[in-house]
Amino acid sequence: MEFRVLDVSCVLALMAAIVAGVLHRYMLPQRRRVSTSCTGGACACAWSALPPPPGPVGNPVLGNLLYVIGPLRHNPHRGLAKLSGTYGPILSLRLGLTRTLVVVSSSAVAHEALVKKDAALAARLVPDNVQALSYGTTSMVFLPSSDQLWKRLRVVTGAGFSSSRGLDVIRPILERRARGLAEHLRSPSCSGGRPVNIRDAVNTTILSVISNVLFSEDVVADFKSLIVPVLEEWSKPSVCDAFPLLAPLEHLLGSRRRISAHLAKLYKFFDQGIIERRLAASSGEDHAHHHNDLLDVLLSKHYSMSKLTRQEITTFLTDMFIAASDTSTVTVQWAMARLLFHPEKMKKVKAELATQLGSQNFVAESDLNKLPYLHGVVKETLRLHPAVPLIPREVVAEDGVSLGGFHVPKGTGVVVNLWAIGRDKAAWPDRPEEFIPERFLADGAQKQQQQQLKEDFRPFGAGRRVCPGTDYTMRSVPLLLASLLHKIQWVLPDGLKPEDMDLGDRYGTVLNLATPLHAVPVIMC
Ligand code: HEM
Repeated sequence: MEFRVLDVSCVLALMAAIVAGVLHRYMLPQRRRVSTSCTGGACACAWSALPPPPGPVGNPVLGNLLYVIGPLRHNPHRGLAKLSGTYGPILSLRLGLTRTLVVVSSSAVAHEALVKKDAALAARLVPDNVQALSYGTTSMVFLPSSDQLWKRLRVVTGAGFSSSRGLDVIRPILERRARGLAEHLRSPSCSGGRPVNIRDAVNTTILSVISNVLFSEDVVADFKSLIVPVLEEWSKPSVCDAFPLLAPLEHLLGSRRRISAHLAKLYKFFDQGIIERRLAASSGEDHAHHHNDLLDVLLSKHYSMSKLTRQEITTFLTDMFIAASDTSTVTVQWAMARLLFHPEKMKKVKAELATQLGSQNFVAESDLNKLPYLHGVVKETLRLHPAVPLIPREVVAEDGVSLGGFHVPKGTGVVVNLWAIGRDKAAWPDRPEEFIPERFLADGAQKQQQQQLKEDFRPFGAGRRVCPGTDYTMRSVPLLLASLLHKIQWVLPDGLKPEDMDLGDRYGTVLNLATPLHAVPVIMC
């Protein structure tokens, strides 16, 4: 399947190159190529005279496209990090004739891009295939931050997932599901010596939490079957991103048509299932807040002056499920894999749980502040295995922006490589490739170092587009991990030794383990 898609992409890319090359040469000679930096005269800005970031020399028509759909296709976070070894912490790649991507791979330049010059990069690079069924124009993830709808949706998300009131509403839902997970794993059916697929067990729990926070229902199985085909299509590159001229052909024959069909089913599920049911139940009751969930808030906005349309609510629910579920699931899975790979760290985290929780059967959210080593494990996991390894942004500042001493013009896509930043030797001088949760444990004397750690630890991005689920994640992931570990001993299946585990990764909509983690739960008395 993968090969077939790659072949089609290559053929379309080559066709596009020929068509676009001819057009470029004979019909559009006056068109300015985005990759050329402004030379100074026309721009008032001081940095317009700076050079563009360096990068590999590309084909005159295809640019670096063959490289991008070739060596960079499978694990782009690793390929781009390697490329930065040659070209430095900021480099540029040209895709076809019109699209330039600038890649940032160091903590210092990422800080400049995401924090200091946040406003200049406050939009997303929007791939063609998320434009299907107006997803891109109603989604908080893809709207530019200047858009009013983006602002309103950020407020709703902040209230639900960051405010202390929102987190208080989530707490009992999360604790109940975390306890349910622990009970399931300790039940005779599960602890009978058979290996558990950690990802599946955790994902079901996380989807249940998120669907109850959003609309007080459990829709785990239905949602899983509807979302998988959408994510599969989204993770494939679209030739239109490099050659917009080919868009009509691709939309007719390519993945855009398939995405529209899958997305339509998902929308129907949310709109005609969840929303319609809620409206019918509350008709004649002045749409009162009965459920204390986010759908109540969204529907109150649907009826208020700052009207949210049904499509906008549907897209919001889709966004939340996608953004919240697989990211947290892979993080718990990576943490478990790391602990099984480093038995001495596993021993430490379990000792902390045993000391702090004693005979207490299940973990509560209020226990988390007694578990600093557990938090160190979660942070170290996110540093080495960020669930979203590449952040896509776009320069919106009229005069472009200077980054790392180079000029990056308006309209350029900027990809911040969080995976590379987590391994940046300048930011993490002490054995950056190694899993050392202790690096996050510091006493009061190391305050300054802690501040620096905060700036270098960026698995949730930064600036106005920072992940709005950060606070929730830093509660839910440690709680779920603690629930997996407390009173359960985990053993690798089939006599597998820790050193033989495969800790390779696979890039997709999130950064997954290449080999899904299986382990056997053994109950401790
Ligand atoms: C391990 C868990 C998670 C990780 C590692 C993660 C990481 C990220 C990253 C790196 C970004 C891009 C930030 C930027 O551009 O600076 C992002 C954006 C986003 N995340 Fe998360 N996330 C996680 C969980 C969640 C959860 C639980 C939610 C929902 C409650 C969520 C909702 C979002 C949304 C809506 C955006 C887009 C924000 C915007 O563009 O304005 N994420 N996330």
